[in-house]
Amino acid sequence: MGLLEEPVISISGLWMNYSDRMVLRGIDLEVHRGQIIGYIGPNGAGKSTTVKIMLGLVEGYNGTVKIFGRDIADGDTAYKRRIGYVPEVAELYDSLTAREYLTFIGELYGMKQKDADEKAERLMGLLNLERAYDMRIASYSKGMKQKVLLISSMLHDPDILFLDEPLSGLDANSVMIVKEIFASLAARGKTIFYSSHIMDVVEKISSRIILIDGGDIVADGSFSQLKEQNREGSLEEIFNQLTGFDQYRDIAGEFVAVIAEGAPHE
Ligand SMILES: Nc1ncnc2c1ncn2[C@@H]1O[C@H](COP(=O)(O)OP(=O)(O)OP(=O)(O)O)[C@@H](O)[C@H]1O
Repeated sequence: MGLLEEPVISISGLWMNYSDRMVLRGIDLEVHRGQIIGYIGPNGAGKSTTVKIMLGLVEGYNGTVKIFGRDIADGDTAYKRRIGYVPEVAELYDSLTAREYLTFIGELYGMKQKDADEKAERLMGLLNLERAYDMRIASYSKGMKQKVLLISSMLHDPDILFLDEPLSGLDANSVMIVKEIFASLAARGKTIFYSSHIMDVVEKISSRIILIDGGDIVADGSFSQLKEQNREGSLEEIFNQLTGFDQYRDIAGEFVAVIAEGAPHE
């Protein structure tokens, strides 16, 4: 879909280092409307760093990042109104109720208070949280908080959604709803760019999977393309193969041996 259109995200020659540690080594990437991108890689590979650069939260990078065709370094932050973000660890304002929090977020995105409130209440109801709307977020379970975050990222109908572990803490029913929401949003031309370590989810919901390792992209394609190229069965196996990891049994064996060493009951 829309490959002839200008990409909504265009990254070229992106390098980033923190003091002496080089995290990204020349990432080149174009993302189009309607794509659901699973951005995966080992812990510390630089996934959050890439996303935070696109959100304008991390500076000091080399290379060019364009969102909706404009270089984000040109100082115009208007693009931020057209994106939504679910961070991995969120600063939710625990002392607020969901009504107060979501209405506040809606207003930050330029919505009228009444519109944000009505929309948020309906979305909360659809995720089975109608009775929690006026409760303090501090009393919410992990999954309930995650739903509030998801709603806060979509309330203003953004064109690009960035999410870090979007299904974290959700029960199986909610996972099915959110997967379907992503598919419907993508069908409406929205772009979803998310990171996750849950490979069977990534395998199922992404139209395109991008694997980074060692600061660079080592695989990029649909799940069936990656499977063809790597002759491996599951995305988990492809991930392990492409990141050169085959020692899980040895490591687990040693780990358990260390636990058993000098245990108090021996
Ligand atoms: N603010 C920072 N200052 C210094 N180093 C940082 C900072 N943020 C990230 N890093 C380092 O950059 C590297 C990439 O981190 P990043 O959070 O982007 O990885 P990730 O791929 O999102 O990892 P995970 O899968 O564990 O969430 C790590 O080595 C991390 O220690």
